Amino acid sequence: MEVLQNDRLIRAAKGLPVDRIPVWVMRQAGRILPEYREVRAKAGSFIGLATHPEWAAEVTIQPVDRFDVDAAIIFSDILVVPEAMGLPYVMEEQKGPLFPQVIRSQQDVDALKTAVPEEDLAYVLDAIKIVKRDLSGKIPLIGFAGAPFTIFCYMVEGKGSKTFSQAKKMLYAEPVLAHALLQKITDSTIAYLKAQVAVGANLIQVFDSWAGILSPAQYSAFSTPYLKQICDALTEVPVTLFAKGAFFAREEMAQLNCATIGLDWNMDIQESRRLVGSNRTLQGNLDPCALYGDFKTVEAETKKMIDQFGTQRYIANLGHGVYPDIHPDKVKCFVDTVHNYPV
Ligand SMILES: Cc1c2[nH]c(c1CCC(=O)O)Cc1[nH]c(c(CCC(=O)O)c1C)Cc1[nH]c(c(CCC(=O)O)c1C)Cc1[nH]c(c(C)c1CCC(=O)O)C2
Repeated sequence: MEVLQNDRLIRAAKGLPVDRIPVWVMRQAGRILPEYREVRAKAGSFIGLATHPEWAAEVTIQPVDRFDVDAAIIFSDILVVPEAMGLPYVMEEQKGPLFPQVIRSQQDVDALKTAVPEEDLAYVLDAIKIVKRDLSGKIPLIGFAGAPFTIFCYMVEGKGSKTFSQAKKMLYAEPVLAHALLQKITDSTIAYLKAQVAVGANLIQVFDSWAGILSPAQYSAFSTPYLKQICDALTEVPVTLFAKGAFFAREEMAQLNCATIGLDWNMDIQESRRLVGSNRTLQGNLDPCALYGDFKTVEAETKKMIDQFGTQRYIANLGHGVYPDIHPDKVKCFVDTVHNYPV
């Protein structure tokens, strides 16, 4: 068993007492950091960076050095899984991801393979190995993947969307096909997450970024069963489920084998605690826009948030990824305020 010098994140996830609140920031590695933009320029493109293990490892560790966060998160993207299944993506400057081909029929699903992470995603696993070596047990490393429903959204829609109406159309028009695709994504995701754990990921976060476009009944039918398979398969490390916008599913998610439930800033903290119960850790949930405020505001908003969460069974974070134009010193102020909160 690996011994971590700072294991507060893992302790909080497991419900063990902590002497300081653990904190990390979704999208902490990325465009907010000038040192990231330098490596990104060298790599030429996001995909060039993400597929180059030495560089991916370097940008993973940058926010650890700068912010003193309690965890690193491996620098990659949720869309590497569809690519490993045979559906490649491109990242368009200023616009985001695009899949030149999309999934619309049973033949399309049949043509996909179940990802073999040791082959198809070796570059991520290699980056994890380098990060683990360089962190040398200082803090834990978070591995991640997209939730099957969120990956399904991109594979069917082909690009980002406000409504994902093409993807949702399949849920109504061809539910059997939708389930076939969701199962194939789930099988690939479980293999991928297990491979991340095998090379040293200490905790896994599953991002269901588009959960909020579903009705509660659709969420129970098309997302929860696949999240359940993932939680049941990952027995070695704590799992965090972050389902953006799925306020209606908090109680249902707390029934799964996860350690932590991530909240976005629309979710009331005390109501969430009531719905989730005392046996799960909560993570979140400062509005990313709060970091546009001045330092006093960031500090005040962060303290107000912790006043409601309490200091135990809690991992501080934003309610979604940090916006690229936030000044890094504001992120540092957020992290320091969490660390200075009396426990
Ligand atoms: C939906 C989603 C994606 N990717 C991800 C999600 C789930 C989290 C969420 O809800 O935000 C997850 C993700 N993507 C990235 C990380 C890195 C690790 C970290 O959090 O620090 C993580 C955890 C890097 C990235 N992923 C992307 C970038 C920017 C690309 C660049 O540097 O040019 C980074 C650093 C690109 C990306 N990737 C994706 C989109 C929609 C975009 C374009 C929009 C954007 O630029 O933020 C898909």
